[in-house]
Amino acid sequence: MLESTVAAIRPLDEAAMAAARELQGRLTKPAGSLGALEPLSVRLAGLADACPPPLPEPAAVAIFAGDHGVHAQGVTPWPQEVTAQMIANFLAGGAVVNAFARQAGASVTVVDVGVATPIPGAESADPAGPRLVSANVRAGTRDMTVTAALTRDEARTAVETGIRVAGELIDAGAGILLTGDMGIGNTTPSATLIAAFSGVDAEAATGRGTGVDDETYARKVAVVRAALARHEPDPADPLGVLATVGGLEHAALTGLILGAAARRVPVLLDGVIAVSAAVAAAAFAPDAVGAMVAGHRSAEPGATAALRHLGLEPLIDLGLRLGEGTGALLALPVVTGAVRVLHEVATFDSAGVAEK
Ligand SMILES: Cc1cc2ncn([C@H]3O[C@H](COP(=O)(O)O)[C@@H](O)[C@H]3O)c2cc1C
Ligand SMILES: O=C(O)c1cccnc1
Repeated sequence: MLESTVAAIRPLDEAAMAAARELQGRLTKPAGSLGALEPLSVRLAGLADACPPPLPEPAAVAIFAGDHGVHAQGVTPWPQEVTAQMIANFLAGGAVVNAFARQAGASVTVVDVGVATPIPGAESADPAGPRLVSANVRAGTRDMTVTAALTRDEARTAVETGIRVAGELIDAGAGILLTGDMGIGNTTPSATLIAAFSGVDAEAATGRGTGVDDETYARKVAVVRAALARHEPDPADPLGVLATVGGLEHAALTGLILGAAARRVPVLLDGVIAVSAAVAAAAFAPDAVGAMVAGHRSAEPGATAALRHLGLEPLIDLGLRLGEGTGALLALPVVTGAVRVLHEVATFDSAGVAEK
């Protein structure tokens, strides 16, 4: 499934992009006045092979959750159980991602790809609310400073889970997928993946996550450095990189992105966990970048390094460092607005407005 998905990913359609550029030039506004929305609309036309492209509706957030063996190295102040407890919170509708999803009119699907502790009250979730998909590959990764986080088979299973979830959401009608994550400790593998794929130094890729102190930050950088030194991940072997220094949610997010790209549906990226999966997806299929929209610039420095590596500019920059899909949800109206312009704005000709 991974190989056929990668093989299905094609470049953006030049004719649709040319049509969108030409249409942008005829709309009743000075050329270029919508800034970054104009090239975004052109790219989405290229992805849809159509001008105008469909409105990116309805929106579906997929939150992939997993735990991390590297938690044992003291890279985060939070107990591992918070991953499972926050899933219960997502299912009850009480997290920030739920508030933003309600505001944006997006559905929320939570996918357990590797949570290590029981999810409290998972069985009593509201059937009309956020959905839980149980696809647990193993109870958290192994500690990457000691051994490979995952076997290649486990990493593949998680990637293919992400591909499957993308397909199910698109089959159910989603016009855009949004990435979400939950996994205490997951900014550490995110930094390691970004360093491995982009070549930036461990320190440049590593941030303070949930707000670690100076001592924990220094330990975190050392952990990233140690994992890179132990495994020497080869960016030409993306499955190997995900297996040795990644996480189950990172692998599944990589699959979600590849699955969306193969179906030519845009995928709106959240923060540092999402963009670390995006660099992995680009290593599998460089043309997958055409389907990616960078929702926001996370405060994590690794996110900026990853976006530079991908050649993507984020839509908003609010200093967020939460994850869950929150930054992607806040950016969603910008994406919809970029496409809506191509559908609804009059041309100089049709509106009888004089050109310069
Ligand atoms: C209550 C709470 C809610 C969260 N929602 C997202 N994260 C975010 O923080 C975690 C990553 O940060 P680190 O690598 O420093 O542990 C992830 O679970 C991420 O989604 C949360 C973290 C906490 C504590
Ligand atoms: O950028 C993110 O998504 C992020 C940053 C810090 C902690 N959790 C998530």
